[in-house]
Amino acid sequence: MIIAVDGPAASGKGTIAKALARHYHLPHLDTGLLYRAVAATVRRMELDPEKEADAVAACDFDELTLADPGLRDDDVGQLASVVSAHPLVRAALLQRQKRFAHQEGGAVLDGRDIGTVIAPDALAKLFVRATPTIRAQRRHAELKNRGSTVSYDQVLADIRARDERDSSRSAAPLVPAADAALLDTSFLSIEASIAKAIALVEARRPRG
Ligand SMILES: Nc1ncnc2c1ncn2[C@@H]1O[C@H](COP(=O)(O)OP(=O)(O)OP(=O)(O)O)[C@@H](O)[C@H]1O
Ligand SMILES: Nc1ccn([C@@H]2O[C@H](COP(=O)(O)O)[C@@H](O)[C@H]2O)c(=O)n1
Repeated sequence: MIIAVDGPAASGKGTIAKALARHYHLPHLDTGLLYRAVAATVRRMELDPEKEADAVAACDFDELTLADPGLRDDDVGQLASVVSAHPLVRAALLQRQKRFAHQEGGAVLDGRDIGTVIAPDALAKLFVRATPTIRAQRRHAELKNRGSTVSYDQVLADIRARDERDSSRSAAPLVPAADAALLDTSFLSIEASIAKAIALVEARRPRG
């Protein structure tokens, strides 16, 4: 069974995807981390994120980069949304994600284009949403816990900028797949969001 979980930054899709993976005993891939690794590599190599050829060169990143906790930083997320808009960057990361999704037994993937591009054949597709202010509150609290001094206003501005860039790009923009189930987590606890996500997946599973 393939489960696709898409949605904007800090909507809670990663939390839900991990919980679904645990519940159904499936492997999980956070595809945002791949774009974050490209972004971090662009920065480390002092390349220009706006230049497609520079960003493509960084797609051949060292696998150890994926384990770097610094990838979660807000500025890396912003840079990831710049490099991810290049069609050739998306093409460079496509097969790796498709292979993961279509491995024997299935998988759970979260990102922006899982239900539309990576696994349009997924059995269950969830599009996770929450208001920008609630997402900013959650992300701000998370960053503060990790010792960051970034302000709430900065986090909200970054989330709005990332939403705009991710939704308006021509290559694989952030849009719900036509057959995705919408899950708004704005006023749901983490536990309630996960319970709702499991119910939505169950509704897509063949009976018997
Ligand atoms: N329903 C919820 N209620 C309160 N906090 C939540 C909820 N869902 C997730 N969170 C918290 O919000 C933050 C963002 O969640 P998460 O990392 O799952 O979002 P995401 O959509 O995967 O983000 P990103 O796109 O940046 O990877 C985390 O600190 C998480 O613990
Ligand atoms: N399938 C995906 C996943 C991510 N992106 C881009 O990467 C940025 C960081 O992603 P997070 O999920 O870690 O927040 C995101 O803003 C997107 O620009 C993508 O394009 N496709």
